Amino acid sequence: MTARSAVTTALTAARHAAATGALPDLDDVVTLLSCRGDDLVELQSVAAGLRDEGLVSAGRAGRITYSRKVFIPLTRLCRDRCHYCTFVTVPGKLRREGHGMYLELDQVVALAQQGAALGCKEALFTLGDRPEDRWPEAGEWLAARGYSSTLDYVRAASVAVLERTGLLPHLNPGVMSLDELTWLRPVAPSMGMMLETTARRLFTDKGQPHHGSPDKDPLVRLRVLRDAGEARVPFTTGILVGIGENLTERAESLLAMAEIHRTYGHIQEVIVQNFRAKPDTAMRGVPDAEMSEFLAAVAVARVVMGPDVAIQAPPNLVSHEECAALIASGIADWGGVSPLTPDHVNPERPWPNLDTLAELTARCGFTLTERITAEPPYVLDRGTWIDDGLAGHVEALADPVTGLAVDTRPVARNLPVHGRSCTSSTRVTP
Ligand SMILES: O=c1nc2n(C[C@H](O)[C@H](O)[C@H](O)CO)c3cc(O)ccc3cc-2c(=O)[nH]1
Ligand SMILES: C[C@H]1O[C@@H](n2cnc3c(N)ncnc32)[C@H](O)[C@@H]1O
Ligand code: MET
Ligand code: SF4
Repeated sequence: MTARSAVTTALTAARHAAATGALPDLDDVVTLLSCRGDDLVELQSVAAGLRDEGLVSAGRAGRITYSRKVFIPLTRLCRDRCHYCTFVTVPGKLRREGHGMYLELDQVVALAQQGAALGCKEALFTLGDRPEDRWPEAGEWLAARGYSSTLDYVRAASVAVLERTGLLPHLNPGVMSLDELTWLRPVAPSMGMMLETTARRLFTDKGQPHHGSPDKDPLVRLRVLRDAGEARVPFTTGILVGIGENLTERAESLLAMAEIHRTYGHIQEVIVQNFRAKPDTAMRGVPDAEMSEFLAAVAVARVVMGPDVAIQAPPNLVSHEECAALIASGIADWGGVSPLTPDHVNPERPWPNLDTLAELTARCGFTLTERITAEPPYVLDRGTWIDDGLAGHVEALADPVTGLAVDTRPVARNLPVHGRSCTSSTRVTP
């Protein structure tokens, strides 16, 4: 049981953070993460107030956003083996099911075209990390088509989607180097990678969920967050709540993202995602994060990140009632929602229908509003944040005043020649 005085001090620190932008210290953040009952209600009201203030100053008071997207699981092979993941698979299984090691370019374009017809504006590329390092079949598949690496193929697939459909790629391929981020920037207005957690023991210790997953070393992932800032890429990151991290580690993770964002200003969204146990995984017996603990994490993310960063929680991982509680805890965004494709990371959790989502958002006093893959501030300051070669694609889908999505269907559009291919100076062969 947290001492009353500690809670009072921490809530004062939260209000102080909300009023001045000062980061609360680690102890206070830990205490805030443990708030329950009336204390949690008070914390939520600080967080929601901060969100509302941010929306007012951004000129979109009362709007909660989402991105209408198609999910493109370019490959489900991966060199990592996270204990909570059902997305990952192996070559033999793909073969038995009649699937290739990767989606073919034509399959990618077909998905994006179907999405475009439904008004989707984002093509979310989520895939396993560098499968060619572990699976010869992956390297052979790429080589047979002239690609040197998975990221090389990601780039080609992004170009195909941009040029043949007009959808905007959001790249979520796992760990990337500074060179790779720089090389991919001309083909995607935004990218992302969950920090997951800064708890290194979950990576170093046998039996822990990130053991055997080199791309989940927090030191590597923190480096990626900084490199994305150096490369001026609007970047989505976040934490996975309930994978075995303790409250101190959760607090450290939130403070680490806030500190990096203070240096570079590139963190467009912080996803607070609740771990969901899946039947076929090593973590099948681990209980899902408890709701009040999850809500406290959402509210603290808001307090720590401040009024301007979109705090995002997916609407398909909780019930409709719990969605209302997420709004009360300070979220500003539901993330990507698809009228076409499932959430391949959480395939057992269907998306709410967009009308239902609009209705439950409205019941909380907010208007569900479509955005594009890059968050409005980055769209509006695109000279700084988005490659010039993407200006035509972005301007076709975003409102010049608000930076939000316009009500239209994407149309195919060529990239300038320099963006399509890669010059020898920017080409990297990982
Ligand atoms: O459907 C999903 N979308 C996920 N997204 C997509 C996200 O909802 C949107 O693509 C972004 O908000 C951009 O619009 C992620 C994006 C990232 O950059 C990093 C992690 C995720 C995680 C998920 C996920 O688990 N499921
Ligand atoms: C794409 C992102 O999805 C998240 N992710 C992966 N597996 C699960 C799960 N079982 N429950 C919730 N989120 C998960 C990770 O945070 C990953 O980075
Ligand atoms: C399906 S997981 C999402 C992308 C990447 N493999 C990561 O874990 O960061
Ligand atoms: S979560 Fe990402 S890195 Fe981990 S096994 Fe799944 S696909 Fe690979």
